[in-house]
Amino acid sequence: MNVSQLEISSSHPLALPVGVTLDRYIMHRQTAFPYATGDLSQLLRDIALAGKIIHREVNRAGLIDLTGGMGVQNVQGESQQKLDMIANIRFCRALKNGGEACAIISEEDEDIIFTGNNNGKYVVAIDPLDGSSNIDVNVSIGTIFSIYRRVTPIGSEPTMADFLQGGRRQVAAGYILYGSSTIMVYTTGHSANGFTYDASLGEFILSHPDIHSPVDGQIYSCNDGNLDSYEQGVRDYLTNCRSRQFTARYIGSLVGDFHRNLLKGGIYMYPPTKKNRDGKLRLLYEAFPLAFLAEKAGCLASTGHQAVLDVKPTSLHQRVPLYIGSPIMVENLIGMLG
Ligand SMILES: O=P(O)(O)OC[C@H]1O[C@](O)(COP(=O)(O)O)[C@@H](O)[C@@H]1O
Ligand SMILES: [Mg+2]
Ligand SMILES: [Mg+2]
Repeated sequence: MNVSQLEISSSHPLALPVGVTLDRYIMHRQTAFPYATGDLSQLLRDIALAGKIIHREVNRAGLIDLTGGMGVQNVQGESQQKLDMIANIRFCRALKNGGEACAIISEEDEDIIFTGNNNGKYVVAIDPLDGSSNIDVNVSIGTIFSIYRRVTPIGSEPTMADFLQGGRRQVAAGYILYGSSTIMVYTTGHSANGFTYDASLGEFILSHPDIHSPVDGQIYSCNDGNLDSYEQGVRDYLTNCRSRQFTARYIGSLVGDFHRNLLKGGIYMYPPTKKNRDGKLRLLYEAFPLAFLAEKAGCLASTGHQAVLDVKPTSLHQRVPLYIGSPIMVENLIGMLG
């Protein structure tokens, strides 16, 4: 019996729609902006393409010797993992070949990476592989990206000014989480949407439309091991969480902890420590993009004293304390920091 003889109704499992692909969603959104030229759409596709390749590498990291360090340190003084480097190469190549990005800054490179696309209208700040300490142990890791429209003239060589515009000048930001499934969550300044990767189709499919995070939560994510070097207000807040039997969840991958708390309600905290007076996380390719996304999903992102998005950027790899998540939890913490 061949397929044509089957009475296939649209509800037949074989005929069910696969859902809205990222490509279709981007195209559809683009038509909402009459002045849109498709350049940002193409840039988002380039990032998604590199994400698919890293998905493949992450899933077979143990099989193709992608685990372990390179024996070299990055500008942060951290030992670079093989997958940090692979992800950095893949994203930079995708952005260079895509033609829309004129320059990139990456956690793995000290200086601006010039793509040679001086006619490109955008610059990208990227954390190619977030949660590097989890690469070898099969715990969720991610990629974080932030996009600005350049301020230097098109055709000219991009400069630092293109990257130091300020968090509220981002035109798009998001992350790709390589976990039990791979999901890309991003915003272009309106809503926050999540697309789950279906490797059998090679497509990101809309799975989390218009994410709105719970205003309150009972999950806190913070490295308790640094407790003694946190300021009193942070220690008081953690004591308060424990006394209210909140759930401690900290995997050591910012993207993984942020994503869980975004969906379930919760707070991620990386306060200043004795070792890192400004905290550990980097403003341009960790705090700004997640803060931009978080605000679109109804969350708050604070340094403890101001909104992260209002921090004035002064250097490419500057660090910032980060408290991000459900607004009621972040406000309670800020209240205790005094
Ligand atoms: O080990 P610590 O000090 O708790 O730091 C963990 C944090 O550092 C990070 O790994 C920093 O990011 P990278 O892995 O991209 O360097 C975050 O993902 C994570 O939340
Ligand atoms: Mg990181
Ligand atoms: Mg990283």
